[in-house]
Amino acid sequence: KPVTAYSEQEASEAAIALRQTLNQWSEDYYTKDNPEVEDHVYDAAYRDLQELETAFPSIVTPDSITQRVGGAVLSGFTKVRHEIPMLSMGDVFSRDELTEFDQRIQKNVGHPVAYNVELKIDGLAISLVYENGKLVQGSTRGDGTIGEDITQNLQTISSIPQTLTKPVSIEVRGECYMPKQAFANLNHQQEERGEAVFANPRNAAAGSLRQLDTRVTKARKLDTFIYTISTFDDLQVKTQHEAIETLEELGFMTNPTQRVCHNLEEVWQYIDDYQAQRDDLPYGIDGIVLKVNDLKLQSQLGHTVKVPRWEIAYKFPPEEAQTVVRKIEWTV
Ligand SMILES: CC(C)(CNC(=O)c1ccc(Oc2ccccc2)cc1)c1ccc2c(N)nc(N)nc2n1
Repeated sequence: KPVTAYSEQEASEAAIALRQTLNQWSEDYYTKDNPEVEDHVYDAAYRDLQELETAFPSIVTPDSITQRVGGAVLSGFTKVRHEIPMLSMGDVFSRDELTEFDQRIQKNVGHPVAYNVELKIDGLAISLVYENGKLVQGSTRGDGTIGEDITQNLQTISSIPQTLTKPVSIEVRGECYMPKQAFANLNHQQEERGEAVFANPRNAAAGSLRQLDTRVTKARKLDTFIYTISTFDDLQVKTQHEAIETLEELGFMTNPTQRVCHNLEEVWQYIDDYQAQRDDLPYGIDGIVLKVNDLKLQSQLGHTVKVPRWEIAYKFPPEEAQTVVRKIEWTV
């Protein structure tokens, strides 16, 4: 019935009933990921509550779902077009294939090149857009060209700066991941609640970023490593290694293990070092990434539709999930 037909008492009772229903539906939606009701049913009830509270301000309660911090509960994610596509990685599984990659580069460029070698973090690729040093948009990779706007969720991640140390307008990219300890604690909590556990930290990060309620994302203890500046403002950056150092100066969380390698022997050493440390790292990695360090050579080498020609990922054999969880449970 129209809001004007309600007495204040009736409006208050209707609002209390609507809040209980909406809280139940939202609890199901975010913990079980299988919504009890269609979005439009949820949205209609949400609008009814808003109308009642607007018509009768005295019935608003601070815990009402309409009063949530970080705006209303979203009913979906808007799409974002990546002007510069978010490409994927060519990947290899043997050292011989890495040698072939290096030979191909040297043949193409005409001389040996230095690589910036980085850990390949097992998370979700994200893009962050800043205007005059302020975060204006955060999105997922999606299919590389069209991603989802998850700005509000990314703003709950403490390692993502809202304001940079310089008022630059840039787009940066990196990986959002769930640390192994946070993953073990979350699954322990899921089990206690009788909820489904997540298969691995990457799935847990994906599920946490695609939450329609920023409070749930905030509670999930996500973190980031930023590794690419996609649009060059007047930043004087000449190599991939410097780009990551610049990202750190701007206030981003970057991975401290990056290393410039001048030949494959040095690359093998890096691989030996980090294959040995893999289980002890507080985050999941699924390999290492070689990138031609000189940015001019990178643009000279270009990219295919899906991957840059100047980078390759060397994948480790799949980590034995049990050892990781067992190790962490033991240390908890
Ligand atoms: C190298 C790149 C694929 C990012 N680069 C790009 O996405 C990219 C995008 C447009 C490019 O060039 C274009 C410019 C304009 C138009 C079209 C392409 C080049 C690279 C990548 C992907 C995943 C990574 C990961 N998990 N860990 C680390 N450590 N590094 C990673 N690096």
